[in-house]
Amino acid sequence: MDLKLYKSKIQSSKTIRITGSKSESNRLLLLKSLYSNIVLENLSNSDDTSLMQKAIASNDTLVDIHHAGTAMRFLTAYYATTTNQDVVITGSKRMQERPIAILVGALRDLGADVSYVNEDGFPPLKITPSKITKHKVTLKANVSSQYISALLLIAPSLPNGLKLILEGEITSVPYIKMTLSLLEELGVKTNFDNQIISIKPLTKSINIKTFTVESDWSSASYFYSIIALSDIGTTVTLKSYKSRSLQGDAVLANLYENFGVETTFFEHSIRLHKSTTKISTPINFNLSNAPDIAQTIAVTCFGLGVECHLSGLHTLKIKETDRLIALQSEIEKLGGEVNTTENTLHLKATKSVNESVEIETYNDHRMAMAFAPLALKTAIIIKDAAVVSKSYPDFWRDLESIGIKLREITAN
Ligand SMILES: O=C(O)C1=C[C@@H](OP(=O)(O)O)[C@@H](O)[C@H](O)C1
Ligand SMILES: C=C(OP(=O)(O)O)C(=O)O
Repeated sequence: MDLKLYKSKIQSSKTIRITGSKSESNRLLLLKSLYSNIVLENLSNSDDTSLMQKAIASNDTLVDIHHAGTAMRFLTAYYATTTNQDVVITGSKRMQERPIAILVGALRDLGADVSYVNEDGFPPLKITPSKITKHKVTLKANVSSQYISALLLIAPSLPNGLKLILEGEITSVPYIKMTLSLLEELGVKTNFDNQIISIKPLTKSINIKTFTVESDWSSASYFYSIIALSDIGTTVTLKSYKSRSLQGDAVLANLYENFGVETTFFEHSIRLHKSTTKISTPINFNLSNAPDIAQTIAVTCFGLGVECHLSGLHTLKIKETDRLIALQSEIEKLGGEVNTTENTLHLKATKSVNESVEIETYNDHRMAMAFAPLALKTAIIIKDAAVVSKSYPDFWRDLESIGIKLREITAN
């Protein structure tokens, strides 16, 4: 399904309830399976969370997690400690190109039996029942924090807990801290000091505990972009958010001040308000702690016609697609000028946006959602728009509800 978005204006003062964070949801689903006394509220309705839920509930020996990176990494560690039969875990064609050797190496070092079904270093993986006997392992921390979170999630269920020695610059740190905070809330003793994380085993069973998942901040980013591209005075309210978030992407509230978007926190919601058109350029952000909002920010800058330099983007090359290449080719179709390296993106200031350009989304939900706000500037076509269901199935409905006009285009 392709969607044409027409040039639109936002109807001010609308409220949107965004689904729960997929990162929090997928961690909590794994923990709930290990410690049953957990009650979950406001779980994400994303494909990635449904896939996680389905995998954990089933006894199947072949598990397909499609495009869900967190499910791939977290379930690999989970099966390595819990399965009593051989399990093969696989994913989409792209998932089979996303590296997993660092996690597999760490699990093997700890005593797990994990092997590659096809190509070394990549899914699918076969996990054979075994006992994890060791409690100390060294792994590289500069490729994906998901490997670290995967190990941390199983750590309290290991007889002696776990000590992780992290090598290299640690990437996507807030996601590691999110995992540690959720463990702490369960009563697990954790310590993260410099390059070492220690987790004590959780011996006693836990008392019943309710977790209310905060709504997804990465999903909120598209509304930040919409307000940034809107007229002064435009507002939108998003639920259910809190000022003390576990999600690193909550940094949006600070970053978008640079684009004239003011955030007001209420008890369970945030109000975004376009307060000024003054922007101090060029924009220069290091996003190694918030990689999932890089596409949103690049497109906001393009729509505003401001120069930007984004760094810390090395993980973008191994996500749902190579996001640096995808951003460059789609922004250039729209008339922008982009230069990329292995970990940076530089966008020149551009005055206008080409009309009715077809945006390829490359099986990447964030490509579709990041480019949609350009409908405030000009008509735009989003190819394979259903791709958004990976993290935010209701995205198009919510966009329409605030005044973006859109129509499905059928192939000739
Ligand atoms: O742990 C998580 O929930 C995530 C960690 C990040 O991945 P990397 O650590 O691979 O950057 C992020 O991009 C992903 O969307 C979700
Ligand atoms: C990178 C992402 O997800 P994952 O790595 O979990 O597939 C994302 O949601 O932007």
